[in-house]
Amino acid sequence: MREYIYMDNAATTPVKDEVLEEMMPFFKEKYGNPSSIYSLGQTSKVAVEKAREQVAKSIAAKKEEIYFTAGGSESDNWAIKGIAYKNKKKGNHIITSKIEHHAVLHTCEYLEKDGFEVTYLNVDKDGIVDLEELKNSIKDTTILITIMTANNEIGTIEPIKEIGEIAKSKGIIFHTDAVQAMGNIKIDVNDMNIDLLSMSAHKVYGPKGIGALYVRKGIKLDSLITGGGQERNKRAGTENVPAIVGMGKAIELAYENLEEHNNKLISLRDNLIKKIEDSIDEIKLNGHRTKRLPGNVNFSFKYIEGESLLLSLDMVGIAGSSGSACTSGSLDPSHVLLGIGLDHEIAHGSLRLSLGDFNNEEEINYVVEELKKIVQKLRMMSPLYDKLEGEK
Ligand SMILES: Cc1ncc(COP(=O)(O)O)c(C=O)c1O
Ligand code: FES
Repeated sequence: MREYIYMDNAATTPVKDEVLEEMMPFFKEKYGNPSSIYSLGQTSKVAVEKAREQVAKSIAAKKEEIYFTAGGSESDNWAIKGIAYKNKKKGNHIITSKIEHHAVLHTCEYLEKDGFEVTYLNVDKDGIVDLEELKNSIKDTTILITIMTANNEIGTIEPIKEIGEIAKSKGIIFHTDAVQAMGNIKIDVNDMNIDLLSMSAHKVYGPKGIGALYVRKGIKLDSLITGGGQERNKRAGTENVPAIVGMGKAIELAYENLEEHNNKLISLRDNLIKKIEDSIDEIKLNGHRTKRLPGNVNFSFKYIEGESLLLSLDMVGIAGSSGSACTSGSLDPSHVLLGIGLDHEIAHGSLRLSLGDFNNEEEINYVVEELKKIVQKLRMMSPLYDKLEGEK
């Protein structure tokens, strides 16, 4: 039997061997608590600090500006709630976009119930935030702008440097959710005027349940998790040492090999897009054609249900996604696809194939062949497609 073809790297990635190797000693031999002063504890502390340095270096930050969390969702929650509550006396207005991950959107909705006001910016047909609308939305009460670096569903990369400049010129704090962008595009928090940045290890071949928040020196925010004095009194809880070590290594590896990784993925991605466009009609590429993550391919197939497409692909050994991982279980069409102006029907028939370091050209060819057959079969079963065929 053919090996399983995994094309859902935007949902999560496997842990790389080099990463796992670095993590292993910290489960059984080097198990000390980093807060303990004896040498076993200090060994763990040194490892955590090394990882902090690795993460900081990858985004041109200082080591003291990196705080470890339990993942991207926690980092987003902490950044947004932490800044909102710290600056409550200054203002209550937050600006975000309609296509953010739910970790950002649901956090903003939570704050709305607590007296904050949120503006959800529109995006254009490719998913790019409207900078004029951003400028016009800024008020005296605006305390935070939070816009993702790259979208998890359609892969569109936002004009982060320009947004950072706008925020800086108005003295507003700027947070970006870079969970999908980390390890895929170059990020420089100074050049891009980023004040806070969320990241997660499991999208870059690191372990799940570990992330970090970059907080620019001088930016104050309330703690989300209170308790002990870990992470310089900002994020309580005994550090997940093996995971932190894994995250440091995974991010270091990603940035060491960025060019090679990007060249390979962009070529695979563009080939996959071209082959799908050449072999299947009545489809639409979602997201910007070039300003997109190197591994992201997202298409809508008319007259088809995304869920049926996923199930059929699974039966021939291909893993993809019809939205972000968490939305896949729900019947609502993706807010991102609706945000770029797709109507409900087309939004439902969409498929994300996200490529990673372990995919190759042979897999692309197999996927295109199978997809072609599946789409044809599903359309034959679709009453809407039938009707249109009859009218031709
Ligand atoms: C853009 C974006 N933000 C946040 C998250 C949440 O990250 P985590 O799974 O580490 O909580 C994800 C993961 O799906 C994501 O794609
Ligand atoms: S909670 Fe992640 S997409 Fe909804």
